[in-house]
Amino acid sequence: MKKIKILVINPGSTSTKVAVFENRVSLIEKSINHSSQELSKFASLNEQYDFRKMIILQWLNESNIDVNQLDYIISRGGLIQPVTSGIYQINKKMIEDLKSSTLKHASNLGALIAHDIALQIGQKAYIADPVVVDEMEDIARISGHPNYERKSIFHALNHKAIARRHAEMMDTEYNKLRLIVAHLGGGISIGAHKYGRVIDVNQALDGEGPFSPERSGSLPVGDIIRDAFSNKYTQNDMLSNVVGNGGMKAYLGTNDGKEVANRITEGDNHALEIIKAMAYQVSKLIGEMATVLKGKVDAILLTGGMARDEVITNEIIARTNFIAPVHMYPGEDEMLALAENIFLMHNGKLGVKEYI
Ligand SMILES: Nc1ncnc2c1ncn2[C@@H]1O[C@H](COP(=O)(O)OP(=O)(O)O)[C@@H](O)[C@H]1O
Ligand SMILES: CCCC(=O)OP(=O)(O)O
Repeated sequence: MKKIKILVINPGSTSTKVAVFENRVSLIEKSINHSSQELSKFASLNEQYDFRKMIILQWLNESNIDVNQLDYIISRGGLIQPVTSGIYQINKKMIEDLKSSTLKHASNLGALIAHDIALQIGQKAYIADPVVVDEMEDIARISGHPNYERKSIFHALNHKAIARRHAEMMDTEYNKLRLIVAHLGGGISIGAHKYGRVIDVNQALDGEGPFSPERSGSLPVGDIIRDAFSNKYTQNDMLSNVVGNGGMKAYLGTNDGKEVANRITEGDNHALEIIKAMAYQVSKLIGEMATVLKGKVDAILLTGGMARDEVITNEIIARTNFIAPVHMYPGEDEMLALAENIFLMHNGKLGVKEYI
């Protein structure tokens, strides 16, 4: 049977990851990091569109991959309406929703770029397990005021991929496990997975949770409201303190975890204090999710780029391993998970869902 060639696109807040797969095998991959300084040149997310598309096309060109030989294009999906887990063909409605989304995240650009390249070569484009996969229980949606519902916005693709990988390692199935998955990337999300469903998770974009390399996470809400009406700040100033220029970036001037790790090795005590505070906040939310699972937790899984950093992971392990064994899955399985979605669909083992 002819092998299929798949272009996989994954724009994140601190990187653009690209890969070309032949069936389930990665032929070539690249992760292009974006410093906060580089991204600050763009006044809005939409302005990053040409830049992110160009680096993908340039990389394909440098890698001698002819776009016309691609059979499928798939991207990590962005902030569309809440959906169930699965693979979706990119359609007109999805494009419209992405273009008009009030919430902004780099993953919104992925589907737009994938759609564009697919149109150019006469193929179809897809997304799978976008950041709005919603499996929350009703009780978890209640925030504290009826005007504000808690929302499921998180690294759904990697949460599910790592949880499935862990189940395979343990010689069992994802839908038989009770897991807490903590993705430590540009954003940080911590979810309670109960028998294959993420029944609670922090809104990891601009909602709540631990601070991250570029996000503030939960902030004292009264102080925020007073600042917002003080005439000292624009709406964009306030929003950028929450996403883009919050968290580690605000405290240490960088969104780059590797740079901070080097500073700590060189004896920077302030950097150490901030990183320990981030690990402390992650641990607290893991504790919260343990109560969501009523204390019956099979394992805690740490994943994402920052899970490569032992200062962070050791701190989290020390604070949470009384709950359940902590397993490390540094980096992400997103590229493979996306390619696998296409492979299974191509072979008729996975149905495509329609976005409506
Ligand atoms: N070895 C490492 N040590 C510390 N931080 C790291 C390491 N590798 C990656 N990171 C950090 O992880 C974060 C990015 O994680 P990632 O999961 O790739 O997120 P995103 O998809 O948001 O770009 C960045 O802050 C990056 O600097
Ligand atoms: C919007 C939730 C997903 C997220 O934060 O992804 P990154 O860490 O890649 O920015």
